[in-house]
Amino acid sequence: MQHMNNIVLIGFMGSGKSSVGKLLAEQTHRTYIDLDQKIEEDTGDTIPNIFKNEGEEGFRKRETEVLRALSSREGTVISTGGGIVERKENHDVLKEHGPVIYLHASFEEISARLEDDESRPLWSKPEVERKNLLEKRLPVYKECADELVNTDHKSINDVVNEIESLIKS
Ligand SMILES: Nc1ncnc2c1ncn2[C@@H]1O[C@H](COP(=O)(O)OP(=O)(O)OP(=O)(O)O)[C@@H](O)[C@H]1O
Ligand SMILES: O=C(O)C1=C[C@@H](O)[C@@H](O)[C@H](O)C1
Ligand SMILES: [Mg+2]
Repeated sequence: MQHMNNIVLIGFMGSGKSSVGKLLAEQTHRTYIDLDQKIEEDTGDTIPNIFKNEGEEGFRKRETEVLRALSSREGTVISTGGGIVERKENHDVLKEHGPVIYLHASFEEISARLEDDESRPLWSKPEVERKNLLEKRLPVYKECADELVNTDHKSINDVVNEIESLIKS
């Protein structure tokens, strides 16, 4: 059964899942959970180091475990990592946690937001690989989502308000 008082945010790196999630949780009196943050807390290490030491596969395994472990949580906003849709087995788990909102952003907008970012191993790849990754994931985000919110040219506050309207309707 879907937990309707959770809200799950998915989307590419830099789409705003963490920034929007934090504010949305505050404004709607929910508990904020960030899967990337949870993985870093559990391992006591940074995401770039986890990628270095365990490879992307090791990180994905941890990500799935952390996602599954949330199954009893209620009244939360769950901000996922950008690659949560990479494993098909996560798709049903996402939907079980609550309504899934896909935060969309264009490659240009993401590039502006993540200029000089070094905390995301997959964003450090050459531009063509980053573009291909976004193109590859786009249909998968859409497939996994109940709602899509385009965040281009919108402030974090605008996006939060749009999600609030969607969950009320
Ligand atoms: N709507 C927005 N307008 C302007 N800047 C934004 C917006 N959303 C996010 N940002 C900025 O983009 C950067 C990345 O945002 P954030 O960390 O929330 O992305 P994310 O989706 O959680 O990424 P990841 O998948 O890597 O966790 C931050 O500096 C944030 O302030
Ligand atoms: O898009 C991705 O694959 C990632 C996004 C981040 O949130 C982190 O989960 C990590 O850097 C991988
Ligand atoms: Mg984040």
